[in-house]
Amino acid sequence: MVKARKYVVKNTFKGLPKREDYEIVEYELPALKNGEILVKVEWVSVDPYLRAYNARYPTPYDQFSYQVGLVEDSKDPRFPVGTRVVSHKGWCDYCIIDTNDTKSDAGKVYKLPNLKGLSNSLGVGAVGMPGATAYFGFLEICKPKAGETVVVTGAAGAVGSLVGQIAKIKGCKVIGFAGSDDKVKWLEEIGFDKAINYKTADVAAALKAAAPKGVDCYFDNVGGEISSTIINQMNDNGRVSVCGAISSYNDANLPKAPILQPSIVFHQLKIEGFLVWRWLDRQPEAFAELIKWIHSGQLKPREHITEGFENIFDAFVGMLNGENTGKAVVKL
Ligand SMILES: NC(=O)C1=CN([C@@H]2O[C@H](COP(=O)(O)OP(=O)(O)OC[C@H]3O[C@@H](n4cnc5c(N)ncnc54)[C@H](OP(=O)(O)O)[C@@H]3O)[C@@H](O)[C@H]2O)C=CC1
Ligand SMILES: CCCCCC(=O)/C=C/[C@@H]1[C@@H](C/C=C\CCCC(=O)O)[C@@H](O)C[C@H]1O
Repeated sequence: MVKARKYVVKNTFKGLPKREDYEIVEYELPALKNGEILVKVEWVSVDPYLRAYNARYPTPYDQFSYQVGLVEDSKDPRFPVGTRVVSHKGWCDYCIIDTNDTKSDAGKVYKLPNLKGLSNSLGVGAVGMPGATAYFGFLEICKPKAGETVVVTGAAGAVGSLVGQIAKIKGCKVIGFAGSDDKVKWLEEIGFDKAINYKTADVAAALKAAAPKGVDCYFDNVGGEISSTIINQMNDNGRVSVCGAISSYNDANLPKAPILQPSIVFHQLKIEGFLVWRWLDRQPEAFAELIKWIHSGQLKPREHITEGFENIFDAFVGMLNGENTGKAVVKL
């Protein structure tokens, strides 16, 4: 018998999640049935959607999330012992996965792509869901052209830092907004043409100075007032990819932001939201391209690593508070 631990969400969050909203439950895993695998979890992801989706689920529920793990026992010949897998089984140290389970909207368990020597943690980051989000959410919706000006918010995070670097690969001018001077410094080191600390800058004036000819593409990770300010500086036929709205995930009531309709109409903007699941069947294409770019040095994924099962909650809240530069992951 294998003893396992998992985080159970006990309460619907109010504001920033609190430790007492979670309980760590220890239990014994049952024997494997046909079509199941036993996985020792090695990397767990903490992501903004864990906060954004909380109100949709009746409590208690097991904290879902992406994870990378090693198959230690198997009753499915497609996943032999020693295989590394990516699943949405969440914050736990051991789990049993039904390999045919299609209940989760987040997709079925799959084999970790061949990362050709890169860290397996990238399976929940640059070569996982956030990587696919940056790749498809930017390229398919913004359809950037070389020479265009691209703005990214949440620019030093998992998705945003990849979007900015992909935009540079495509020959664009890239401006990123992030929440600290250290993040700004890093973004300029990895090739952003300009990075701006949105907590200390006059956002409208700083953007006007950085993009005097206006903005062609905006990848929106944060929503709220800063997004309205950016959209109000867009050029004719500009494209906005709405990825998320982390500035409001802890708010019970949505904050007000300046009106956008005049810019949308006069500049004939296209504004489109997406969920990365739209391109689930094309994930291998994104992963192959992202791995190639990382190996060639054109894409530099950064990770903010927390160690220890007991520290997953702190890593989650830390990410919501902006402590991460790059992808926030936990090593078990
Ligand atoms: N549509 C989709 O399919 C997907 C959407 N997403 C969305 O993408 C966005 C980025 O996710 P991800 O890259 O994983 O997370 P990040 O790695 O970017 O981490 C979250 C970051 O958000 C920033 N942040 C926190 N509060 C605020 C605020 N009030 N205003 C502005 N920024 C804030 C912090 O950076 P800082 O220091 O700069 O404030 C923090 O580091 C989220 O909105 C997420 O929900 C992610 C995956 C899929
Ligand atoms: C305004 C809120 C926007 C949230 C955007 C966001 O971050 C979306 C992320 C999803 C995420 C959803 C994952 C799981 C939901 C639970 C499914 C289940 O098993 O019941 C990710 O998997 C894909 C992104 O589109």
